[in-house]
Amino acid sequence: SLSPSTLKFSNSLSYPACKIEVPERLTVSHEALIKNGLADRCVSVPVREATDADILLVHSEEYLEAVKKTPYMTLEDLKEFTLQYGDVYFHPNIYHCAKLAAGAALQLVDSVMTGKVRNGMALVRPPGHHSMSSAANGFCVFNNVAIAAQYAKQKYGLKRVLIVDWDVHHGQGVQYCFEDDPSVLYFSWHRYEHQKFWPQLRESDYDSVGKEKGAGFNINVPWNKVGMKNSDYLSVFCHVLLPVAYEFCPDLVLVCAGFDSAIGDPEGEMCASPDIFAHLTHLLMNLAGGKLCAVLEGGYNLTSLPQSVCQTVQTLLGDPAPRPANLDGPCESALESLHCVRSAHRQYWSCLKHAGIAISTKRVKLAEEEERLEKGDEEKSQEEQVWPEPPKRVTPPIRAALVLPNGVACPDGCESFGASEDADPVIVNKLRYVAAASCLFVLPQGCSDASGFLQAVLGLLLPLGYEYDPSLVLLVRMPDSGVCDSVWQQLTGLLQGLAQGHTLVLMQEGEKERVAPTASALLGDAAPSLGQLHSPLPEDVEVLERLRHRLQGDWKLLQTTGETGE
Ligand SMILES: CC(O)(O)NCCCCN
Ligand SMILES: [Zn+2]
Repeated sequence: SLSPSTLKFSNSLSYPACKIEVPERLTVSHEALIKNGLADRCVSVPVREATDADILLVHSEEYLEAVKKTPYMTLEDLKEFTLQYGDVYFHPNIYHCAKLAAGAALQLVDSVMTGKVRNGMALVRPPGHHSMSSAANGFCVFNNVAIAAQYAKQKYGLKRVLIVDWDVHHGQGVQYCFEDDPSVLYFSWHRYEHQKFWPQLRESDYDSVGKEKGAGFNINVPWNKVGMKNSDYLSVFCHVLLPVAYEFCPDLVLVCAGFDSAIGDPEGEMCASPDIFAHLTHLLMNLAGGKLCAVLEGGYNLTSLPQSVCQTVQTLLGDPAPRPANLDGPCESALESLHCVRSAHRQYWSCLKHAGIAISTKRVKLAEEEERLEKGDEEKSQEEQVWPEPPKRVTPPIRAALVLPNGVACPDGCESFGASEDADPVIVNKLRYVAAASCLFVLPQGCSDASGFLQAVLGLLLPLGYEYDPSLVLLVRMPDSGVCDSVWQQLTGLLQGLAQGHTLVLMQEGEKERVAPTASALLGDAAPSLGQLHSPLPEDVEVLERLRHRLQGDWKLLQTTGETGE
């Protein structure tokens, strides 16, 4: 894009320019990727302009024709043109930039769908998720991710695409585009404050679930307070997004990767630390066989934005996530939203069908009470936020070490150590040491089939594990566990988000055909998809819900509703 110095507008008229959606967003992010040694571990995908056909997958002809004229408009015409839309700034070069942003997203989709890369991120400006069929909005001109979803379905015949929008604003443009489309599941959380926050839309609330055939395929999680933290984000992933995403079983995951949901952002005013994006990314990487395309949306703090981008890219590269920072359980307001969303969607998703219904009046009083209390620290949150630099994440030289009995082949990519003494004493010692500092998770009984098992993993084991924050995950596989390979690999993959990926798997003799699938999960290969999941067995749900109610007093991340309980 043109920098101000080359912009020769007649200075008689001051042309309004956006203060926060600035070029530096991309330069500081790219520089951080280089500085952290991440850029040279990535392949850079060439950019292209989106064609008219690409853009018309989402936008109307009249809108495209109108935008096409902007490079030739006078300053006055540009101002006039801009006034018809909300919160968007047109510049003679923005049409070109908007085609590159959309084109970059499509190039990324091609690279992932053709297997050239496993996953990737498109660092683009202008963003896209607010733009609508015939309107620009919220700094967005073309809806990059919506175009990418339509493009992927059309070109690769995909049946189901998941769009995860972790930007702090509601991507209403994406919602409108796929509202009645069951092949695209749109999930968005966003600052809402009971419709007081921009874009102040009634349809951004949790009861907008989609329309007609698309009912259930639009999930809105409104944040009715600022200051949301890592716990709030993780509990929504564990108790809403992930169970539904696994049931939906997408062929491709697109992320509207806005980082204005991170601490320090002037728009979001949230308190989640940049390393939370390592966990959000990790938790999505076992869907769709690992095919994940993240496309930049918002993110306006030039310190937390690059940190969040690096956390995301480093996880896409397969590096272990950092230990989750101070998870103290979701706040009351987040629990309220969580409960409302799960109730609104219980009729559409079998993983939620047991979700409670009535919200007791007591809790509403509680919320008012909390409102009064929090008035104080809301003022505080206006002050300059400070947060620690995300911890350095080492890239392990050996990703997976296997101690195998003689005669069992070691899958390639792993380091193998015979049970005999010839193993490198340092490594074996390390393994022995690591096995000492362990915590043992034994899955609750009664998880006989994949959907019940996954319900246990996503709704119980993961939140518990995150809150417990172990230094090691010890996975013990019993020969008669009845757990099939793909579920085993999903479990092994997901749990590597804990303990900086320090995972020790113990298997019994005679399980040697389990070595290869286990090794591939430990090496970070995406687990095979489980297929669309049917309803979990009632007895499984019964066991799991009883367990949750017993444990949630001590383990806050297990809560799916406020004090009153479901
Ligand atoms: C991409 C985005 O969601 O960050 N745009 C935010 C626009 C805010 C206008 N007040
Ligand atoms: Zn945003």
